[in-house]
Amino acid sequence: MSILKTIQSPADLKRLPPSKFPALCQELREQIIGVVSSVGGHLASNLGVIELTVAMHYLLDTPDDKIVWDTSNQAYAHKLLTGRREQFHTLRQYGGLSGFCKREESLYDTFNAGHAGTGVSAAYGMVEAREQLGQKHKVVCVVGDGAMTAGMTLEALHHAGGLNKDFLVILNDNQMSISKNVGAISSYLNRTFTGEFYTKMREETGQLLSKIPHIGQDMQKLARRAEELARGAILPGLLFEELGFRYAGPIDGHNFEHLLPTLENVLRMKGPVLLHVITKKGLGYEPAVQNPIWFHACPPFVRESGAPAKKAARPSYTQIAIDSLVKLARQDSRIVAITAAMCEGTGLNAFEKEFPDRLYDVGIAEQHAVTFAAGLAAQGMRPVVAMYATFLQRAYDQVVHDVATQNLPVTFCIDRGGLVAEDGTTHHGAFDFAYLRHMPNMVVMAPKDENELQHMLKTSLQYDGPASVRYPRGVSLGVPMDPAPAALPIGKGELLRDGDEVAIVAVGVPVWQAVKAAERLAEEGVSTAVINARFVKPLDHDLIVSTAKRVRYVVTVEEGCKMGGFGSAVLEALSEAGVTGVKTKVLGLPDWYIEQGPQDLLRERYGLTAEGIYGSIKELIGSGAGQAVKEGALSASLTHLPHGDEQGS
Ligand SMILES: Cc1ncc(C[n+]2csc(CCOP(=O)(O)OP(=O)(O)O)c2C)c(N)n1
Ligand SMILES: CC(=O)[C@@H](O)[C@H](O)COP(=O)(O)O
Ligand SMILES: [Mg+2]
Repeated sequence: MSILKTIQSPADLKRLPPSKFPALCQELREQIIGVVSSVGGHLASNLGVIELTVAMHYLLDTPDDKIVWDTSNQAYAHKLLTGRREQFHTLRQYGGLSGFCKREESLYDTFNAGHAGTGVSAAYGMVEAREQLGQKHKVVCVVGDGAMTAGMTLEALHHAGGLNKDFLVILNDNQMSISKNVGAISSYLNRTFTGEFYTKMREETGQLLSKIPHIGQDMQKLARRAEELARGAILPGLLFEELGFRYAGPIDGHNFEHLLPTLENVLRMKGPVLLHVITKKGLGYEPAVQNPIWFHACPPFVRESGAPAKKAARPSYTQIAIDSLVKLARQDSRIVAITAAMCEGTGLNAFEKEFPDRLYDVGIAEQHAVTFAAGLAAQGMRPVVAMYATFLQRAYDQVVHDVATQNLPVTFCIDRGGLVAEDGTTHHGAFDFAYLRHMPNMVVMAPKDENELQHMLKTSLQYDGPASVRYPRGVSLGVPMDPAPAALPIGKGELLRDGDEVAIVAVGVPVWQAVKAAERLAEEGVSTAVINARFVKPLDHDLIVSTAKRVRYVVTVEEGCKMGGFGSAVLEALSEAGVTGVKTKVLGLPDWYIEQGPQDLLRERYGLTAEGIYGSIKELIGSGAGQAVKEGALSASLTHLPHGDEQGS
């Protein structure tokens, strides 16, 4: 008899005797492994917090009590215990459950996330709201050891620790970010007692002492200091205690005999408390224990072996970008690379392999990453910041204030530009063209294919100022590659085909879709030009304006938000040049947050496929314009999408 099936909400969990929890956890693991093996997802982090999730929902009164999951990629067991078991198979699918917490999805999801390091701030906002509103519930934030090093988390601890309100932060320490956690705080956390005697003694003494309010806490702190002196070591708790948090732990996050009494105890404590829980990523699925990095955010896999269900047909854009970077770095020792805890995702592990001393993983610290790069550039280095478009949002001011205003030669390799698929709203790279193109000095490029990508990297590294190259998630097109990267003329687009009725001005991955749409239109007698803009900034005014003057319709295409993006830039150029008498249309992402779903499906939905572009142009010119435009299905070649759903990850 399944225990999980009897749990419709945490109220059912509370009726279970704790002796059944290990069996329940086993079922939760089975369910999570089964679904993630078929749809992909954040397996390793989720398998590591199952016991903690059960213990929290058992002891708290959710949804009145609030649990905030930092990043929230580890909330699958939480979803399964809070009434979403039957929809769980739809995880990360179009129209299905989100892979992250979503307030729209459940009352138990108290705060939306996807980016790391927001949890403690949000939860502390809830603490203060509770105080302002005279409410009584508990607020608990679960934050990983990786996210603990994010600037926002430290800012939030600094704030909360000074105000002494009841607040529990649970540090879920699995010693891993996506890769091995890095930096001084991570080393500090790892300096725990290793001797069993001391560990046990500290836990038991700590639990006993902490039952005595106030006096107990001070004695506990004193006892810790005495221990520290005796052993010449620094305890992980002291950092938090100095910040105003009472520290408990570290405890074994997979052992209910530790978890339940300690959690119960810390939930009774007054003021800000930090409970340090040690867990193991991937626990319960050996391939994930062995390779937690691959299983952090994995595509579908074969359950028995843990091997990927599908092999990528071609290298990803990410791989091509970093291969090109490696080639360029061989010729220029000033080139160094920076990642904010995304060494694998950005492909920089390949760079690290060849240049271990020229790779900086700064942890989840995008803002620092960018200003750090600016510092390097100010002293004559050629830093490359490789970052997902969505995460660079966090460092907007650093790009403006520290890089662009000083015109420093920092290259931004902006990965995951455009639609990213299953991670959805929080992760689509929708805004980067818009948030970069208005910065004076900034060069903004997006290649139409992987060959152009290598040339853009070279262009960027040769340019004596800030420049970005933006490319999508997923496999490349398989176009022939030139033997070596070569710099492109800055601000020059290319006319891929000429025409005198319609001009499609596209940038990035939709360019080849635009060409296919144009071919179809031309077959039907609508003479259609296609410009590959290459540069969102500086825009090739001459080419765009002169072409626009020859046609009746100008259509722009980009995989980014329409508002303030590339299309807006083209319209500004036409306006500045006084071009009148052309009808225009901007194709791109609308003014709402884009949902999760396969890239192809989303591209179709937002009209960014060849068929979508063709359809929009037909609509624009109307049935009367271009005599030979006919209704009808598109040819097979038109519907073939160069971007399959194969992911290079
Ligand atoms: C601002 C930001 N940068 C990078 C990421 C990518 N990312 C997602 S989870 C993760 C690691 C988080 O590590 P940790 O907080 O320890 O959680 P764990 O997965 O180990 O439970 C990273 C770097 C992100 N989501 N947000
Ligand atoms: C939660 C998070 O931010 C990352 O784990 C992200 O989901 C990884 O995305 P990719 O699979 O595109 O590397
Ligand atoms: Mg971790």
